[in-house]
Amino acid sequence: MTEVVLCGALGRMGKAILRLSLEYQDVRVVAGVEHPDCLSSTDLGQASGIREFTGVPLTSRLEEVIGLGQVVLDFSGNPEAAVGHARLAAAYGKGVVIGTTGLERSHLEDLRELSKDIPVLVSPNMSLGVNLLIKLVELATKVLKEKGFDVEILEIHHRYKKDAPSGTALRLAEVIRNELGDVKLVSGREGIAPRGEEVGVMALRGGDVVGEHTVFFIGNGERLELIHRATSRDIFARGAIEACRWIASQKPGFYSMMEVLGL
Ligand SMILES: NC(=O)C1=CN([C@@H]2O[C@H](COP(=O)(O)OP(=O)(O)OC[C@H]3O[C@@H](n4cnc5c(N)ncnc54)[C@H](OP(=O)(O)O)[C@@H]3O)[C@@H](O)[C@H]2O)C=CC1
Ligand SMILES: O=C(O)C1=N[C@H](C(=O)O)C[C@H](O)C1
Repeated sequence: MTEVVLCGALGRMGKAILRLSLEYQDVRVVAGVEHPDCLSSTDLGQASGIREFTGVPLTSRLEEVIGLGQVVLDFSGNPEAAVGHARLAAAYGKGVVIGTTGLERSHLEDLRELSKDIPVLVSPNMSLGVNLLIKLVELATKVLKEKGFDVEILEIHHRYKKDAPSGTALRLAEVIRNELGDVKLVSGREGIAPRGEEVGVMALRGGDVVGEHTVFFIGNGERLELIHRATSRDIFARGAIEACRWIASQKPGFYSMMEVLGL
């Protein structure tokens, strides 16, 4: 049994993970951690409205419950908090899975340092489809760069998303730049803005869009578009639960969803 302490337990992703975890025989959420402003109760069942979690503790202090689990799963949506949770996990010798996006270079450096002592998995998108998209984009960029195709990324998310561009769009851009060399990332154009050696990454926000990513390869006389459309958060939640099960048996190291999915 993999026992998970879930940070951001009452958020959109947190609740999807709680609900779906009930389908797994070998993974269990044993405690929730939330921002103090969201703590209406110290009972996860009562606070989430999912009665199966009645009696499971909910707190704003990870240190009070970290001893209950083997893995800390973070969907707090707060990069500083996510790194803090990983630091505490390292102090207690627990594995960590981070789904929170908006991580900057310094956060990733801190997480890599911690991964010398504990297994750390960081992934901006835990769905099978997006991880396959990343592979396909890598291949398409390799082939089409020789033919002078331009590459652009468009992502669309719900009105409440805090970070832009999305973590997934930035990961796609990283894969493209690994192939193209150190070209600029451009996240908006206005006025006189001729295209240079660059990859455009554009973010649209509105309504309840779960998450869409399109990578355009634009040549002369033809255009290839690779699109992933998420229509349910369950795909991310299942990926996160499977990542927790996987990380529980890993040695210290820095991992991504690619290893979990065998891609
Ligand atoms: N890797 C993946 O596959 C996916 C990643 N994401 C990412 O996951 C993150 C969460 O998304 P989503 O669930 O939509 O966001 P939500 O805002 O709905 O949920 C985040 C929850 O965490 C709480 N929180 C904030 N700070 C802390 C803290 N220090 N400790 C514990 N809990 C805290 C928030 O409280 P409050 O509202 O009071 O701040 C909120 O309840 C985002 O970064 C998003 O981009 C989303 C989907 C898939
Ligand atoms: O905030 C979201 O909702 C999502 N965030 C992730 C990201 O930033 O890439 C993944 C997914 O697209 C949903």
